[in-house]
Formats: sequence, structure tokens, C-alpha cells
Amino acid sequence: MSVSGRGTSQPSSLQPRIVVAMDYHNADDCLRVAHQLSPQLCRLKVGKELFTACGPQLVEQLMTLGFDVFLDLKFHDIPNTTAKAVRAAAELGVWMVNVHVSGGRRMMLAAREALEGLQSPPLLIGVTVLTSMDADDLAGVGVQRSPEQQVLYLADLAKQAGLDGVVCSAREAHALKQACGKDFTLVTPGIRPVSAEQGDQRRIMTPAEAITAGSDYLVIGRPITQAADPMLACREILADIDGACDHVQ
Ligand SMILES: O=c1ccn([C@@H]2O[C@H](COP(=O)(O)O)[C@@H](O)[C@H]2O)c(=O)[nH]1
Repeated sequence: MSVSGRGTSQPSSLQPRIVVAMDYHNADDCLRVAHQLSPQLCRLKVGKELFTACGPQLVEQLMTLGFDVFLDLKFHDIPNTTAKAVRAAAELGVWMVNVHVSGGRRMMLAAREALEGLQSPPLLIGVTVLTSMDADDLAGVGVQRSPEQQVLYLADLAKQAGLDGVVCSAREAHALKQACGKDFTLVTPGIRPVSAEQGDQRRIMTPAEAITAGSDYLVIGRPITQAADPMLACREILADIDGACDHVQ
């Protein structure tokens, strides 16, 4: 059984706010690390690499271990296809699922509608601007707004379509909480402890900065999964954010 209380969009002070991105290529590596982690301390994210390699069976195995699973497949398709994919994710029993906001209002409304009537629907979250993108990357795809302006614009669309929150960078969290309200869930990848490598991420913050800025859930991959001791890395990050959580809540 999961510890988190599915269906609530805001974490209570006792619920894990770290979501470990299990970006592995096979079930053995993923399960070895999952066994070292604890559902009391973190939730898990299954993304495109792991899901494509291992499928829904692995998601079920992770849930059987007691973890809440964020199925991060970032659906982006015509409304009918997206809605059916979101429904399939819900039937799998995941805690959180996401779609690209740039799929548009009708697509998001269809996704929302696909969850109607379910007793314990997953949180439905919209992806705004990938945390790997900066202003130059946006300009390269024809978007002249700054990343923050574009995130705010897309978050407003997501909120109007009834989504529970958005994926954004922690750098936009403060402005988003002001614009969309404290109950609008903010899921923030691009989290880097001070000593960690930035890699391909562009809009980053440390775990404590992210909590202070208003992030609800911190998505953290390589700083934990590539560590010699993932559980220790997770505990160190928890210690880092503990003070910040006390400050915010
Ligand atoms: O804007 C986004 C949306 C999703 N992600 C995903 O989060 C993790 C981050 O992993 P790190 O190793 O901590 O960089 C990864 O699975 C991405 O697919 C994101 O980074 N940015």
C-alpha cells in the first residue's frame, strides 16, 4: 500500500516530496535501486526509457513495493488518443500522469474527462517548458517569450482546462504560485544539489531553493540514481530540504 494519500494534490509535511526519476534501461537495475530506496522517503518516476524497455509490468512491480509512481510519458497527441492513454495510465493505478500543455485546450479537456468517475484518479499534470530549455532553445522553435513568460502562459491554459498542476522549473515556482494559487501542484525537475553536475538541464535550482520557491514535488534523477549509494544521496537531499520545508509550511 502506498503511503501518500493518492488524489490529494498537495503533499502534507509527512508525505514524500522527492520523486526519483528511475531512468534505467532494464528492470534489474531499476529494481535493485528501488529496493534500496523507501516509499516513506520518496516516490518514483517511470519515464520513456524505462517504460519503453520494461512496460506496465515494471510499474506494477514498483507499486507492489509500496511506491507511488509518476508515469512521465508526457502524452502529446490528438485528443482521443491522449484521453485513452491517460485512462490506461489511470487503470494501471499510477499516482500521477502528464500531458504536454502545448497539445492544446481540447486535448487537455479530453484527458480530464477521461478521468471522470474514477474513484481514485491520478493527478493530471501539464508539461510546460522542458527544464532542459533556455531562451535560445525556445527562440529556436519560434517562441519569443522568455521561459518564465511561456511557463506562466501555458500554466494558465492548463489550469483553465482543469489540470491539477504543471511540470515547470523551480525557477518559475514563486511566480506560478502567485498566479495560479497554492493548490495548483508544481512538479519541478532540473533539481541539482550544489555539488552535482548540471548535465543537459538548463533551468536548475538546488533542492532547498526549490522548496523555498514553492515547488511541491522535486523530480531528481541522476544526482540520486548515479550516486554510489542512492539511499544516502536521497537522505542527504532530504536533510537539505528539511529546514526549507519547516520554513515554508
Ligand atoms: O521539463 C522536464 C520534464 C521532465 N524531466 C524529466 O525529469 C528527469 C530529470 O532527471 P535528472 O537526471 O535529474 O536530470 C528526467 O527523467 C527527465 O525526463 C525533466 O528533466 N524536465
